[in-house]
Amino acid sequence: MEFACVATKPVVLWFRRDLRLNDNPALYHAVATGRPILPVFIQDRDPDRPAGAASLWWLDKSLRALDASLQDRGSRLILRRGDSLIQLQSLIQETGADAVFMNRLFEPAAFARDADIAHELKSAGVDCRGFNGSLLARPGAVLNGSDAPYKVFTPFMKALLAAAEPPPPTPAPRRIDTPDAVQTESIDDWGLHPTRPDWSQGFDWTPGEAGADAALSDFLARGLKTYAKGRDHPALPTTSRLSPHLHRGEISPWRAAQRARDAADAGAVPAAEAAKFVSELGWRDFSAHLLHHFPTMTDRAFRPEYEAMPWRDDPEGLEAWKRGRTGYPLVDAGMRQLWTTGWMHNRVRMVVASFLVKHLLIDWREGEAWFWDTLVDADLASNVQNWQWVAGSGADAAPYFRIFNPIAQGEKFDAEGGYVRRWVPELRRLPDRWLQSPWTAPPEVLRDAGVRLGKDYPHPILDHAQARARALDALKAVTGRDDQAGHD
Ligand SMILES: Cc1cc2nc3c(=O)[nH]c(=O)nc-3n(C[C@H](O)[C@H](O)[C@H](O)COP(=O)(O)OP(=O)(O)OC[C@H]3O[C@@H](n4cnc5c(N)ncnc54)[C@H](O)[C@@H]3O)c2cc1C
Repeated sequence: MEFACVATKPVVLWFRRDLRLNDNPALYHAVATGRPILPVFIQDRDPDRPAGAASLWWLDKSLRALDASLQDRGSRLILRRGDSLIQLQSLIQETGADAVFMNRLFEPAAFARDADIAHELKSAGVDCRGFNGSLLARPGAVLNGSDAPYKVFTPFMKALLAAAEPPPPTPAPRRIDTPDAVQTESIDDWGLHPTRPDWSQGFDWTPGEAGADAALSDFLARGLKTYAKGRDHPALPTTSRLSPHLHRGEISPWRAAQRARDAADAGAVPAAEAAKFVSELGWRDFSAHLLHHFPTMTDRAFRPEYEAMPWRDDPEGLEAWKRGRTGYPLVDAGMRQLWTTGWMHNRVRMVVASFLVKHLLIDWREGEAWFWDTLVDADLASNVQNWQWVAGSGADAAPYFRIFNPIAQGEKFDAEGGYVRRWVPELRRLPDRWLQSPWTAPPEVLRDAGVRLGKDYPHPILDHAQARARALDALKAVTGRDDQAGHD
């Protein structure tokens, strides 16, 4: 075989959720060996949970972008499908490679699977190395005084910032030598892009490393200077929209953090704004660390008493929520933004999640599953952690009595109605005063705005005050607490 006479044995570079060439520790160390590189992506069943449809849409474009960047450097992406260990073993056998370098995954089942793979490969004499390329700090590196995981964000973040040193930036290699005769599948055969119907036509994203870099640059120039307050206003372009890029590893979180800090050091933005952004990146780490240490939180309440919640079976309510037809404009705007673009603003994610879990009393797992399938940034740790945060059952969760009032949230954070008018266009001519609660508008106002409630836009599917009282009763019963009057 042709590879038997390769003098220097190649190194397999196993790409997973690190689809970038800059600041990629596994790639950096592989290239530093001076040996040929075999960049491979294996489409295997995710052992924690198979990716949702919107996430696969992203993966399709991200892999194509990575392949193009590799080709620019004289290399290419080798694509394989099937069981990861078997695919790695056959690549090793085909090419004579004797090393596999990878950036690690920290979700519980993937972590365990990787340990098994490393064990098998090492027993066969393969040099198998794992690096952290996806988190600010690897799980286990940030523990409290009793060597236990933090369950509260603020001390976690303090400890992380004290413990974790930003790694030195490592630029993309100029050239990557890859042997020619290695078989690859064609991504066109993987069917990751939806057809019949193609629901992705409103997806306005540029997956890939260049897209991530452009999103970050745009954010540093426009959003970061007013981030701390602006990030709550869904009509403003104040957040980075980096989440799907971070999820697929098209940019390292340290690079995002460091560039924000550099902007502050250069006097371009206040230091407090950059610190707030780094702290949000910290929530991503916090979620990942929690899931790593508490694997059951994907489908069990982190606070066990919440397993007794009297969830309602309400298929119609769930459907109205998914389709953006609840009659609450901010909720509907968020759910339509999600369906149309594969993403939703964080403030609105909190409002729609609270509406499902508290107003409708529908199990958070139903909402989490819908987000999982429809978000381009769907991330097991972040999604589960945030859903449990809203539901009150999470580690450092919102207090149980916090029930977002979707009307007040809209009036506060979308006061000029730009967000609701964009995503619920049938209400666009309604004056601000009634925009967040159209059913309170006088008939002539509705008529002048061309809104026929129940025809053009639904009547509210529930009464806010009654739903809040019902949720509070359930939550008090479950938590055994009656110490708050029920704030919005
Ligand atoms: C119910 C619910 C579900 C969520 N599901 C996901 C998910 O599946 N994937 C996901 O990446 N985020 C999720 N989030 C967190 C957050 O909404 C998104 O990370 C954020 O909206 C992404 O937009 P951005 O990149 O513009 O954020 P920015 O405000 O620019 O923040 C920068 C980065 O910090 C991280 N971040 C910010 N807020 C959070 C947070 N609360 N938790 C974890 N990381 C955070 C993200 O990586 C984000 O890209 C969820 C939030 C809620 C309330």
